Amino acid sequence: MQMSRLRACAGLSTINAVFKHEPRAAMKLITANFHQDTTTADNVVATRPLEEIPGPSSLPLIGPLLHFLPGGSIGTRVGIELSEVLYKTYGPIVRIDGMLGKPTFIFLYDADACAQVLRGESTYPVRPGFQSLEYYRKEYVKPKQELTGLITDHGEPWKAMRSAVNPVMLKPKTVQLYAHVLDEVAQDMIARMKSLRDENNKIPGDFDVELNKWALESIGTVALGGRIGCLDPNLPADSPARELIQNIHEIFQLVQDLDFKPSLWRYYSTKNFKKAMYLFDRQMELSKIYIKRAVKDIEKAKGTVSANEKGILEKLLEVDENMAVIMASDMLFAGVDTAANTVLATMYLLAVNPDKQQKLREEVLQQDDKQRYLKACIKESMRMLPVVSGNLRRTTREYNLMGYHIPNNTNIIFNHQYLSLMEDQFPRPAEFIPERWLTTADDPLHHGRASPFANMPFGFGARQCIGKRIAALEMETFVSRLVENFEIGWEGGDLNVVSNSLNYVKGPFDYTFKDI
Ligand code: HEM
Repeated sequence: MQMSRLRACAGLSTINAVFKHEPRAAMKLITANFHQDTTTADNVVATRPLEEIPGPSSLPLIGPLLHFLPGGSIGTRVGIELSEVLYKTYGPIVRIDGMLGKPTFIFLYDADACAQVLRGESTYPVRPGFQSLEYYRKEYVKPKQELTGLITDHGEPWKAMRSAVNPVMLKPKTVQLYAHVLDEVAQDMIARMKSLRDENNKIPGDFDVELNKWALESIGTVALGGRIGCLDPNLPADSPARELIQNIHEIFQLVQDLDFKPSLWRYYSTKNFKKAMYLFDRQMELSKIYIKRAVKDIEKAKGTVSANEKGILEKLLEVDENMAVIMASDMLFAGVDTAANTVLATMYLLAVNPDKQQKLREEVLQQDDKQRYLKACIKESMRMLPVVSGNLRRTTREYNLMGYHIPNNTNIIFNHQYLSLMEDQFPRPAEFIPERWLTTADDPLHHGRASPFANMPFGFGARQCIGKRIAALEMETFVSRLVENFEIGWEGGDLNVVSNSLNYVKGPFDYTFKDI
């Protein structure tokens, strides 16, 4: 997505007026009437069937495929561009029938309807996705595992693991133990950036890969209990660290193709599928090498560390060693691209809003522990350019949603990036205004005027991101070191964001980093 696209979306508050099928007023009425009846399917009064939800037309066998071919009504659009065309054409609830082995999806653009589904979830919310990893963990690995991890498990096994790791990973005091080492990583990254800079204060080459190294080094200290060495310029070519970095990079590339594009691996073992299985295997083995090393260090330090000083890996190992290894793998899987791309977007928004950058720098230099403006800048960046554009659930019961009957086991997408760019949720949505997260309720910009279901960068409820506190600490630490050391500039056009499973910031990386 280019930034101009973001600006275009922001002007979309009037779009509803041009719905072909349901003008906005009519939709609001329908929404209001049907929201009263939210609890159980027994309450469901006469609703229209799911098949009547507006959406691209379908043909037998191929479903709506023709719309998604180049030149079709949707074409190859993904991410926010796909959200936009669906919303503009069909309105706040859209159905895309299943095709090529993919199930039917319902897209929601109405914050109240998102709230209705998410608030109505059972104690076992289901978030489908990452099927190749799920296949690896559930079918490929022998002997079969009972626990496969938070990303891939559902129902009772997911609940058991989540209940065990919640008190460890979401406890602010435990997360805070990493403040020092994450700051070390941030400072090493600043030194690396200085060494990579050219005479024009630019960092040539794949700056996204550099940010991935920072993110992997950061999450690695938490997941694997120690520094990996990603930022070390003299890392030996045959070191496990180098292989781990390469492995995770390749996994992300492959997962995009296998899980988010039409792929035949579900029918036979394609070349990419075989490669992914090999990479998943290696990631497990490499994680185990690091975890073994950490276990030795923990053994050595036994008796010298109080319960309050025990880190996340140590606490998870006390619960169950297998679980600690799986959780480490999930952290590496979910914690690298997410944090790296959020920081890339934040740097861009600070660069093109130098007054906000200066305000942030003043707060950082004052060493204000509350870091309110810093937190607000990151929140605002995640509102405008979130790395995850929408979230997903498979319903665990029936709903009556906006006048339509949604059966159990239906896949629903909550388009929170699009919702967060709507004028009636966040006024002046295309402007980077961190202050909106800090003002009082009487301010027209106050974030509290938006539905909490419009902007959910870390998801919702029992299944929300388990790494959100760790990610926040990593990003706050690094962004504050960035503005302390550099005046961040931008010499290019709009930021180039490409949607795959995530929103990826792609080159050209026209940042400049002048010493302060
Ligand atoms: C900016 C950084 C990040 C963002 C925006 C982000 C966003 C998300 C979102 C939207 C979900 C889905 C939540 C839901 O279904 O309601 C999620 C799940 C998850 N995230 Fe993150 N994440 C980030 C960083 C991290 C990090 C650093 C870790 C590693 C500790 C992590 C680990 C996970 C895991 C394991 C899940 C699955 C949780 C479950 O299903 O129980 N994430 N994340």
